[in-house]
Amino acid sequence: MAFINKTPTQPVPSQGRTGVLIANLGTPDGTDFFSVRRYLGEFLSDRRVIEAPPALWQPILQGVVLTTRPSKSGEAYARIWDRTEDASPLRVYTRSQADKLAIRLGTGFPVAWGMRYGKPSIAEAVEELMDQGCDRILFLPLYPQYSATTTATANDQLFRSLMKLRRQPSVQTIPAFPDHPAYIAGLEKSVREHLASLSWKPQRLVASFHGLPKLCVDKGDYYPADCERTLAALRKALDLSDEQMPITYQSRFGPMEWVQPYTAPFVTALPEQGITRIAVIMPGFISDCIETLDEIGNELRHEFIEAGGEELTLVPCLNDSDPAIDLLDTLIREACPPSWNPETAGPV
Ligand SMILES: C=CC1=C(C)c2cc3[nH]c(cc4nc(cc5[nH]c(cc1n2)c(C)c5CCC(=O)O)C(CCC(=O)O)=C4C)c(C)c3C=C
Ligand SMILES: [Fe+2]
Ligand SMILES: [Fe+2]
Repeated sequence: MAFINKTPTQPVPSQGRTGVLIANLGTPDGTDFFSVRRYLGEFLSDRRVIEAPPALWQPILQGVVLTTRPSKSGEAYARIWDRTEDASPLRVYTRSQADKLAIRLGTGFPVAWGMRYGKPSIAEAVEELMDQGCDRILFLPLYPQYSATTTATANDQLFRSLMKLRRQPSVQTIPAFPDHPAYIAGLEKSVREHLASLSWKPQRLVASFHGLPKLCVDKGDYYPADCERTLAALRKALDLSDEQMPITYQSRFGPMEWVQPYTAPFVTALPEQGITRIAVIMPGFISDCIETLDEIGNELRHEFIEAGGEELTLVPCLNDSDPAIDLLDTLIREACPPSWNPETAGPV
């Protein structure tokens, strides 16, 4: 392998410099067939996401999935696209989180953002930080709950990008934060504010997390345990029972069994039990995205009304709100070794 011999465009200070890299999943560049196909092709070729042997999976992916799914997903992305920014909400919020975090952390910590799939890549974000003289990187995958399919593959991609560099920065990866007090405080505030803005009172606050194939859990992925930790802490903060705030899992993909209970059948069964007004919160996502805005906000709302429901409201994700930036700021400061922190490191 040829190594990348790039040197920073700005010299590294003698005491070193720490950069912050926040990373999210990634999203298509546009809603057209080929943009969505490119994105799904990269995402669904990741062996952390689909573990089936490539010899079996790639013919199915290339032959069926990537000829049919991009049109359907493209229509869904079109329904939620941010037309002012000409970008998907996930990109808009991740970029804004990085911009606001950079202001919050000050000039001592340069901030970059990267996506596991698509653009800007994690490798580009590493390069951006190194060009600002960073020789140390704090890496924060923006997933509240750990999963090998999200957190671990983001870390893999960071290390993959370092594999090619002759001049490697030191890195510190920041773990998932399922019941970190700053996360729970942000969620609690967003629920209280959202419910106060309604002219009606939801009978249930359904928590819907992104799903995961059950096989991953059987093999040791502890994502559902992390989801339970988030929910136990949030129920406690809001003083709600398991019945008032049930847990469900959405976004099932493919024919395999996923972690249960599934959100859609759970929610569409509520009206026949006399529950016709609900709020849905999605604490598995830091930022609103296709899964929250379209799958729940459009598709599930439609199915709930068809089943006899009257009201379904979404509690927004933290997105780029002040509590979101408080959370990221806290996670970074807690994970930063004292000698990496320009505010606490001794004089040179
Ligand atoms: C086997 C397939 C998938 C697994 C496993 C999976 C895990 C997983 N994903 C997220 C977070 C997000 N997923 C998003 C979109 C999305 N997810 C899958 C499939 C799997 N996810 C697909 C095919 C898609 C694309 C959309 C579609 O075609 O339906 C997103 C949103 C991206 C956006 O652009 O808005 C997020 C975020 C988690 C947290 C997770 C495991 C716990
Ligand atoms: Fe997903
Ligand atoms: Fe989905």
